[in-house]
Amino acid sequence: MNPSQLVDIQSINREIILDIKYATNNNFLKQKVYPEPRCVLRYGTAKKLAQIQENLKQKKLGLKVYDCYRPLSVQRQMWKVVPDENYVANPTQGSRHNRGAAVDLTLVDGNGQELEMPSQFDEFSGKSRRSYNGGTVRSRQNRQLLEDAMKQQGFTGLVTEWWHFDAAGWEVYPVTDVPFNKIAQN
Ligand SMILES: C[C@@H](N)C(=O)N[C@H](C)C(=O)O
Ligand SMILES: [Zn+2]
Repeated sequence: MNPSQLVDIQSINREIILDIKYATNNNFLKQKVYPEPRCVLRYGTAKKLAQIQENLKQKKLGLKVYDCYRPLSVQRQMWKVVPDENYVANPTQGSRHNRGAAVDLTLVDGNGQELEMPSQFDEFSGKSRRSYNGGTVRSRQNRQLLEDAMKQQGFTGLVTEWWHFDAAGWEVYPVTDVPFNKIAQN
């Protein structure tokens, strides 16, 4: 398959847990901005994520994704609510999520329970910084574990958000505004 094809992660790996916050009202926009809870990524990015899930399984851990591909029109909605490039990419340049090459995620244990992290997802505060030295030792260890697992497959984290990772080569994929219902599920 062409690495730039947009694919549903469930067609690649069914064990990655989905908790797509923007398909619910429980997010910083306080409204559902995705029609359905799907994790769509470029095929090249999806394959790397599936490999990370496989690697983590050996440690009785796994991935839970909060967000993957995000249409540019949703990025514009986000920017209206939080016009702060520390936390939301400016839609004039587009987010790496708009390219299908970024993912927001956390770690889960063997029962699918989230591991403790230094902040909540989309908590736009200093606690979300990758360098935040507060919180419990365990939460910082878990954050490091996630970063190490992602780095092994070439993902790079954002300094302001422990949950956000960009795939290597994200810049080759175009900023995209295709709605989810135009992307095949399998
Ligand atoms: C909104 C947040 N989850 C996020 O993904 N922020 C980065 C900076 C983005 O918009 O690309
Ligand atoms: Zn993100």
